[in-house]
Amino acid sequence: MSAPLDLEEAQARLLALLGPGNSTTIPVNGSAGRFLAEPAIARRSQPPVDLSAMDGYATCGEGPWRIKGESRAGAPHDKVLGRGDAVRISTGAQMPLGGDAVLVQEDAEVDGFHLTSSAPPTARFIRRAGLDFEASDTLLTVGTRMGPAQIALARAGGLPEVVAYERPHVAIIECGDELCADPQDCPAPKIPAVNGAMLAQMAREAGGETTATGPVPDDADALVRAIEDAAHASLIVISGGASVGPHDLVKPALEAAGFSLDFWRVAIKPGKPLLVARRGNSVVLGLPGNPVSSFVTGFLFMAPAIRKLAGASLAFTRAIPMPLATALPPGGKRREFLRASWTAQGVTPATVQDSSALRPLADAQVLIDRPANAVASEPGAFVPCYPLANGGYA
Ligand SMILES: Nc1nc2c(c(=O)[nH]1)N[C@H]1C(S)=C(S)[C@@H](COP(=O)(O)OP(=O)(O)OC[C@H]3O[C@@H](n4cnc5c(N)ncnc54)[C@H](O)[C@@H]3O)O[C@H]1N2
Ligand code: MOO
Repeated sequence: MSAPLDLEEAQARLLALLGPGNSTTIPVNGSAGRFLAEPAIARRSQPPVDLSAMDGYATCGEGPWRIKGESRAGAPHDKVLGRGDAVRISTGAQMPLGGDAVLVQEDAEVDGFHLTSSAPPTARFIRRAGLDFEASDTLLTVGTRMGPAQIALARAGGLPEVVAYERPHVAIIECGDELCADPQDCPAPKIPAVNGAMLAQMAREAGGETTATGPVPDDADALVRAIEDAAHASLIVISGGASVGPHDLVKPALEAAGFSLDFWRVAIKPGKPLLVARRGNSVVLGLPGNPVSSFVTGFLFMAPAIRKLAGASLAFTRAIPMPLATALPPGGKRREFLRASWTAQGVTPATVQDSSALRPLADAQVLIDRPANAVASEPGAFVPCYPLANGGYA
């Protein structure tokens, strides 16, 4: 049996088998979660003209000033200001020609058409044309994931559509005789199937479209049929049956279906018995069945694979150094991903780190990346963490 691979080598070997698919033009408003296949180029400048950043008065020269009219957002003042002239102006309204500063309303003293000020007007409150971007600037590069801010930027750039990669199709298969499809019809010792639904949600969040099959019984023929039915997918993810037991049938089923094993086993905890196999363009990622092992390997392998298939320029999320709120004992032989909570005091690993335990996983806001053979760490020591959720409210 060959030694388990290091995490980075295993991740690189999986991603080397995958690349993005076709691209299409889609409405920018419906582009969230898609990755750009062409850069988004501005068709206009923003702002298109000099604007006021505050409510108050556009002024020319030093005061006192005579108020000559108004410039409202969308309805500019149409005359040129001379020295000693001012116009009432709103936030986002066009600066009148000749206006060289803005007096904020709070500092203005108005008596009929006569304007004086308790503090001088300033040009800092003028938003210059092109402050955000100029026409023909590249606003978003290839591989950018579209989200709320990117949608806003593309629209501001005058783009009703963007060119994005198609979502990859991810087929998820879960297997095990002990699993029930219906969690409310599941007499002991059976258990509700959870990994299919969990991985499908993770796959969609990473940018994929999913189909889910199972639970498939521990039967090699049934597993081969499920694999064949999924063969059109950009990625086939199988959860369970990846280990060494007599009913762990994923490897034999893949061999029977003509797949060749790229690698099996990675030196991480949880998640060791992970495998990757291929047949032509079909790629299978086999994840260990313990639910937390499936989640962690889904995070470390499946999600980056889907992001690469979906056209992301960055497939991997970056770890963030965060301080420990409590001490950590020395680590074990495998690099470990600890479920932990994140508060203002720092990160605290859950007491129960069993790879079947879903409660500490559901409570976790980060995964602590603990190197193999780590020495004990004191509170306050910084450890690399992968955020799973916002420690403030989610
Ligand atoms: N002799 C050895 N035994 C095991 C080893 C080993 O190296 N030598 N590795 C252990 C490790 S580590 C893991 S992880 C598990 C992974 O095993 P499998 O991928 O074969 O997973 P299963 O045996 O099918 O299931 C493990 C566990 O998880 C439950 N499970 C599976 N699928 C689901 C699902 N879709 N929803 C909910 N729960 C699921 C299953 O009932 C088992 O309890 O192997 C160790 N053994
Ligand atoms: O590697 Mo297993 O995933 O420890 O539980």
